[in-house]
Amino acid sequence: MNPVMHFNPNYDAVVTKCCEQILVELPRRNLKLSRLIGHGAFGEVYMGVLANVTHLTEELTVAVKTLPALCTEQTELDFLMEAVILSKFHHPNIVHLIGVCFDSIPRYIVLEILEGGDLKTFLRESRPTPTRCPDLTIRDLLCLCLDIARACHHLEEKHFIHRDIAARNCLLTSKGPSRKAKIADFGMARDIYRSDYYKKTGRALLPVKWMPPEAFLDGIFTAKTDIWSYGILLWEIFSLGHMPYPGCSNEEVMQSVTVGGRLTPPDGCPATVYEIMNYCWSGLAEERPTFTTLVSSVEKCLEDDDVVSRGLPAFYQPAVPGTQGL
Ligand SMILES: C[C@@H](Oc1cc(-c2cccc(S(C)(=O)=O)c2)cnc1N)c1cc(F)ccc1N1NC=CN1
Repeated sequence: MNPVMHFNPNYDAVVTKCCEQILVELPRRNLKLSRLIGHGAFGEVYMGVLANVTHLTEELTVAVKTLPALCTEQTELDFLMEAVILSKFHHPNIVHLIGVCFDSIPRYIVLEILEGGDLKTFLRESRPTPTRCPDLTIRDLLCLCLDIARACHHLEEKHFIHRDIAARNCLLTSKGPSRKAKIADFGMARDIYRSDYYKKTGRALLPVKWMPPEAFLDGIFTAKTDIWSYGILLWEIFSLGHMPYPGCSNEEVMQSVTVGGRLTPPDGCPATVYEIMNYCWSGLAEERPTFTTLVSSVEKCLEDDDVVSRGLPAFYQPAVPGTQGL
C-alpha cells in the first residue's frame, strides 16, 4: 500500500500549524551557507553564517541541516519533528536549536555550530601513535563522560528517552582543553516518536551494540535503555573511539549479551570507571542506576586523585581490548 495513503491530512496540518508556533522562523536572506560539513540522515549539513542575529552579535557561525527538495511528505514531517524535539531542550550539554527556515524549499534547521566535530572522530584522532604521546588524560575523558551524563540527566528529568546515546551523536565545542561535549542528534527518538518503525526496526538499522537485552529482544524502551547505552558510551570514550564488541556481528553480540557477555575494560581504564560501566549493564533494567546517580559517580571519579592521575597507555595496541564470553 502506498504509505502516503496513511496520512491524515488534518492531523498533519495540525502538527504543522502547532509547530509553526513553537519554532523560530529565521529570515532566509540572513543565512549564507559556506562549506559542506558532511551528510546527515536527511541531507547535507553545511557550515553557515547567520546575519543580524541580535543587536549584540552581528554575525553568527552556524551549522545548517538541509532537507533535499525532492523528498516525501514523511521525510518533511520527520525533519519538522526533529526541529520540534530540539526546541524542547535548553541545556549547556545539548545542542541549541537557533531556528528554522521552513517557509520555502530547501528547508533548513539552523543549529549552534560545535567546531570540535563529533566525539567519535575526536577520540580516534587523539589516540597515541608510536611517535606521539596520548593527547588526552583520564581527567579529560572523565570530563567528557560528565558532560554527557548531565545532558542525559536533563532528558531523564523530562522523561524523554533518547534511544541512541553514542559517541557518534555527540559533538564537541572545540578540540582543545576547554572542550565541552553535547548531545547533538535526536534522530532515533524522532523516528520512533513518529512511529516510523519501518525505518528502524530492521535490525540492521538498530544500534544493537548500544542496546540492552530487553530492547533488542522485546522492543522495550524505558529510561533504563539510555542508561545501558551510556555505559557503552563510557567504553567508547575510554577505548578512544573503538567500535564496541570489535569484529562481532549484531547477532553474535545479542547472543552473548543475552547470556551475560559484557565488554572488557579498555586498556588503562580505571577500575572505578569500569565498575560504573558494569552497573549500567545490569541485565535487569531496574537494577541499573539513574543519571542522577551516574552524574555523582563520575564527579566522584574526577575528585579521586588515584583515578585521574593515572596516565593513558603510552601506545595503544592495534589489537582492540577483547570481550568477555565472546
Ligand atoms: C547535524 C550535525 O550538526 C553539527 C555538526 C558539526 C560538525 C561535525 C563534524 C565536523 C565539523 S567541523 C570540525 O568540520 O566543523 C562540524 C558541528 N556542529 C553541528 N551542530 C551533526 C550532529 C551530530 F550530533 C553528529 C554529526 C553531525 N554531522 N552532520 C554532518 C556531519 N556531522
